[in-house]
Amino acid sequence: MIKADQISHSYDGDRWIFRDVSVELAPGHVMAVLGPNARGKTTMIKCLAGVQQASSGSVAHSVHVGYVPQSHSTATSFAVIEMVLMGRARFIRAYGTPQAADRAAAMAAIERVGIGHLAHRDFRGLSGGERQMVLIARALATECGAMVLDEPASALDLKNQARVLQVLHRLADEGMAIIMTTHHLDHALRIADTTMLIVDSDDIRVGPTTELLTSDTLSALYGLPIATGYVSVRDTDQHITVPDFGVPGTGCARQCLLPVPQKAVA
Ligand SMILES: Nc1ncnc2c1ncn2[C@@H]1O[C@H](COP(=O)(O)OP(=O)(O)OP(=O)(O)O)[C@@H](O)[C@H]1O
Repeated sequence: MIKADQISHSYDGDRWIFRDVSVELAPGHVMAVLGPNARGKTTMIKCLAGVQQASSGSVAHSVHVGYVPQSHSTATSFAVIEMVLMGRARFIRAYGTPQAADRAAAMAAIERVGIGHLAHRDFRGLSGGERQMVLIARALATECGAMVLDEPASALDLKNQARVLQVLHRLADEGMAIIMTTHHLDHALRIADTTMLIVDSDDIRVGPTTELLTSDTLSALYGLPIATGYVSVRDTDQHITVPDFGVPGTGCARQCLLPVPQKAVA
């Protein structure tokens, strides 16, 4: 659905953000793009989404790709339905107005992410989690077959992180290819079968998430000890990462900061 062939990018012709990256994403697959701040995650996904042209190499799409930017604020007052209708722009001719079919498609996208009750609310009055759902609905209204999202669950509380991950998981189940950047290693472990790790411009690693996110790799990449292991949540083994922030913690946390056993299932 998305195929990048030997893409490289530099903003100033001098310093490479990444070089010679080839990657392919099939229907129903989710790829997380990880790396420390300013390593080029946003640049990478913009190039993969076709929002930005890479300096060299090529990106091909076999479906329309919806792009969901990192955060969105609007000074003007827009109802949710109007925000989502913006996703229909590619179906509306210049100087045209949305038709009944566009409104129906926008409403269907809104329902698909479970925010039908918000359709006529002012976007500016929504919570962070609700806004994120609106932006995903706007991308869906473009009738995309693949979606690229920049930190879709940043600045959200745990419940809203879960909502976003569940919606993305469901879309992938329905056959959508998804690429998302995140700083949450555990989100990658929950949802992404593939991960792209941006170590530096000449070291971009792509592989199965559980194989790539090892303690050694993550500790070296982020520059602090990070243990990986399993815990049991609701009788399911969940692969987790635990960074050692270098502070003693409180109470029993001192012991919990020891490396997580390889398999600590209750
Ligand atoms: N339009 C631009 N012009 C020049 N430099 C840019 C531009 N956009 C990004 N950069 C630079 O490219 C590098 C990578 O930025 P990018 O936003 O892709 O990183 P990131 O990994 O997404 O960062 P973060 O995790 O902080 O969001 C940074 O050094 C940034 O300053």
